[in-house]
Amino acid sequence: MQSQPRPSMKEHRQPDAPVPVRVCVRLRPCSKDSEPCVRGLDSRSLELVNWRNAKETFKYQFDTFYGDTATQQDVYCSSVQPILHHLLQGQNASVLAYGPTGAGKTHTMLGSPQQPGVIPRAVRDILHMVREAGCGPDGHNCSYSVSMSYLEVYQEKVLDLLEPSGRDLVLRETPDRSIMVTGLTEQELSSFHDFEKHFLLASRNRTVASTGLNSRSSRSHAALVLRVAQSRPLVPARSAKLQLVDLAGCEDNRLTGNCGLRLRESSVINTSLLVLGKVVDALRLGRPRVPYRDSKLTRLLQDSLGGSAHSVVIAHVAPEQRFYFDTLTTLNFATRSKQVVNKPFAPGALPEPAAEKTLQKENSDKQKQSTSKEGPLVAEKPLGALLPLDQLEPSLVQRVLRLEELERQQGAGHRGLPLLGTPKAERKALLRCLEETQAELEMRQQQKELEAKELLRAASTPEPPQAIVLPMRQVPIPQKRAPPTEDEGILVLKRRSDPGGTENAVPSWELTRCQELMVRGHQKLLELLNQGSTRELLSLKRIGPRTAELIMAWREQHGPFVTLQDLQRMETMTAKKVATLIKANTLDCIQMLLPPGPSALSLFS
Ligand SMILES: Nc1ncnc2c1ncn2[C@@H]1O[C@H](COP(=O)(O)OP(=O)(O)OP(=O)(O)O)[C@@H](O)[C@H]1O
Repeated sequence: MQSQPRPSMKEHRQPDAPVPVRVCVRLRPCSKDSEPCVRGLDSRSLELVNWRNAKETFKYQFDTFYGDTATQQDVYCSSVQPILHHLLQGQNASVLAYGPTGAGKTHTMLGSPQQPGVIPRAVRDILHMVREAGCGPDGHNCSYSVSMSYLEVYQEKVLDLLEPSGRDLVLRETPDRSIMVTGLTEQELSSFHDFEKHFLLASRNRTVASTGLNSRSSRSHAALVLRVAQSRPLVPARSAKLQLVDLAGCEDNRLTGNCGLRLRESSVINTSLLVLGKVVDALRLGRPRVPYRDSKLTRLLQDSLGGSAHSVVIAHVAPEQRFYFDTLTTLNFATRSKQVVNKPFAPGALPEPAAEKTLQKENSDKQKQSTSKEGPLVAEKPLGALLPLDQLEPSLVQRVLRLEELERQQGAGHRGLPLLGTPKAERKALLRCLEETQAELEMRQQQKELEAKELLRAASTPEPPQAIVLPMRQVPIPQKRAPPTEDEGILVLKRRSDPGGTENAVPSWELTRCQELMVRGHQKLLELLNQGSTRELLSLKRIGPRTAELIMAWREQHGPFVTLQDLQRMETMTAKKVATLIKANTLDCIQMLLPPGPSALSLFS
């Protein structure tokens, strides 16, 4: 492995001062058969073509932008190496590789023997720093030790990769609010050779598989944890950890072609990344509740985002047009992450080890030389033909048009740059729309699965006739019994009145409409929307955490909704959405009004 220059990037901050998460973006080289839709502008900015207007681009700026010619060393030296010295001061640090599948996360984190990535470089540097610091000339008699753990979060289970047992390990918060994994194996490292030995074996245990977009796609989020423990006479021992996280990539399964287990893995991955986005939003908007506990991944990353670590997010983008939507989502996630602020602290300050200073200076000189030799990190490349809608993948066009429609309904459709060129409020609304579209797609998928299960169950277990209340669209309407004027109402199965019937006669049944029930169902729904707690709102269909929050805020500001249609007055609620919400919940609300069990029958018989 090449020797690593160490740039003088150490932040001049007060100890324990808040530190924003550092966000970098890395662009993977474009495959030969495709035109890029994104390009770098300088060492901090890039632009992405605007799907609505071929003459415009969206511009983004980050702490660093690495173009497709940037080397592994560039990425490591300017983004990761500068945070390592905090470990010797007892503070935590984290590096998160984020991005869609196939965009180069594993390449950055792990690399190859020819192009080693962040992980081997960081291990080598830490071992070196620790060795130098232990016998430094500063007079402090301080000894350090380094250990490693390696885990993956697969299908919402935290699994030990060093000693795999298949057991789901428990995540716990320590009194200093750090997250620890109980029962996770730790291996002491005294040399780089030790690391290679353990890591290579453990890497074989990580779940990877071939998908339509990556022949070695990570099916789990993997975290290498390096713990630096220090002990000095008469001072309590303390330790700090470096988390190096290779996140699994979000996947568009229309592109991956996943099915079966791969599809299930993918859905769990996408859900955990959705929660990650929500955590970032909650932190940057200063919300009182941050949903760390909604997924194992976010619980594990609690230190790294909004916690006590010095964190770096390296967002990865793939330049090909078929990844356009993923690129847009990734860049928006990266933009939001820039607003997250961490509060690193160490129990008591340690003087800075002299060795670390020496290393910094040494590497700063080397870096200057290397930068001047290698030139800028961004390659000048022409953008490919911009994206006329008819050349985009149909599902993408659909999503894009839907977004445009939502935007138009909010009165922002005439503006050129929906995300960056618009005022903050509109931008927020658009991001919300994007998110809700994604959430809605997920919900639709879940609903389909539930419906399929329910059909299967119904087919296999014939049930005695009971009172059945079904939403109108699910029941074929017998023409004779449903007069055309009564096109609103709930269909109920009702025992036919039989005045002369005997006790043993088989009862006959008929389907009739009941408008009164529908009205009562709507009233119940309105009551829940006006008086329900967040939990009750979330129990309604088509209401996710964001909508529940909006409803609560609306009630507080404007008072109760007078009719269900008033929901349309909320931002992001369209007439269609409201209609779907009402349709999805009416039946449940009616059922809430009925006495439980077979006694419900008496209402109709
Ligand atoms: N900067 C780069 N330079 C050269 N090759 C790259 C670069 N980034 C990625 N690649 C190549 O692209 C392919 C996909 O990269 P990689 O496996 O790292 O993606 P990933 O984001 O980790 O995907 P997944 O989420 O599916 O695991 C690999 O063959 C990798 O070597």
